[in-house]
Amino acid sequence: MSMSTKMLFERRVILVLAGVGALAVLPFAVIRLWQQDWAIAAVDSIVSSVFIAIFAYVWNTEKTTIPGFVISIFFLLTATLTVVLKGPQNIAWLYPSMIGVFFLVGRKWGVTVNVITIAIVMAVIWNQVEPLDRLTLLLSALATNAFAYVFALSTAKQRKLLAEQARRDGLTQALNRRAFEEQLNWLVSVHQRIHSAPELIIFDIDHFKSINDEFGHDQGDRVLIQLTRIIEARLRATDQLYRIGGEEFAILPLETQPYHSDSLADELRQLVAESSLMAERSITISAGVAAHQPDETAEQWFKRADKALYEAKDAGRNCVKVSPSFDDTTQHAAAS
Ligand SMILES: Nc1nc2c(ncn2[C@@H]2O[C@H](COP(=O)(O)OP(=O)(O)OP(=O)(O)O)[C@@H](O)[C@H]2O)c(=O)[nH]1
Repeated sequence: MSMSTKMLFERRVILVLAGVGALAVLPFAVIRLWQQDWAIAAVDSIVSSVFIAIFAYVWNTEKTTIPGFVISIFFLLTATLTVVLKGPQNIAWLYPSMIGVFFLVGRKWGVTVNVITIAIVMAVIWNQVEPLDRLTLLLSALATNAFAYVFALSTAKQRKLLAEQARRDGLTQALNRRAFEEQLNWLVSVHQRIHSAPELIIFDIDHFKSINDEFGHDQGDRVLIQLTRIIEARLRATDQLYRIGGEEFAILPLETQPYHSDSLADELRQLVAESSLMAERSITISAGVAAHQPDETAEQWFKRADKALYEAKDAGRNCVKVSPSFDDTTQHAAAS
């Protein structure tokens, strides 16, 4: 799978901060050298070199954890050293540094390293400022930290919500085709490492077009929503239901007994046939089942399940068909 959204976000933040950091600090390094202010010039030169090195590292490797910590420590160390070397009036640099840290290392580490830094900086300036100024500086630094924490928390929640919404179908709230393909590919990739072959059920509402034609699209929508509800209520939490097309659904049962998906599919078929999804007519589903074969691609596996579904339609609908290789595997397992 490609990089997660969080990783991409952190990578971008690090690249922007490292790039901007290098561009912002480099001129100061040159000015300080020109002014022969050797201590600050040395700090600025080291900081800008580290920013350039981090930018190149993240650009080339896509790794973010260590660079995130390194930039954070540099931000805080630079802000602290500036206070030590140039006096308490330079504490202003601590505030943007603390906010940057939240983006780089996450809110839990962010709040921890920031509080430690505030303690160090306060110890440094303790005897250099008036008691009232001490209190002002301490409270403003802590408030900045608290606001940054709350902001980071709400941003993380929103990112999680958006990522979840991108995996859901708007009408039924079942997981969507994108989530299905991700899970299908993941199961194919882990097949060698798990005990039994992953299994796939695909099912489709029979003569759904005629429901739309006779009773209207809204009624068709209601059937899709209610069907999703009754199937999800029957499934275990680990057996996810996906809406993969208009009236086509899939289930990837996990932690089920091996070669058990055909009976699960038949149970669901019966459940739908016996439920009163519509008062005016009975609703039925047809299903195809396939167990993944070693060395088979996700597409080949899906096609076999889809072929079994079409066999169920050809056989008169309201029934379940299993892919022949599913039976072979079942027999093989029973024989061994
Ligand atoms: N109401 C509603 N209808 C949909 C939605 N998505 C697809 N459809 C309809 O689902 C119908 C699918 O029709 P077909 O593919 O011919 O399948 P069918 O009528 O169920 O026939 P069989 O599958 O062969 O039993 C089409 O009329 C689509 O317009 C949706 O979100 N809401």
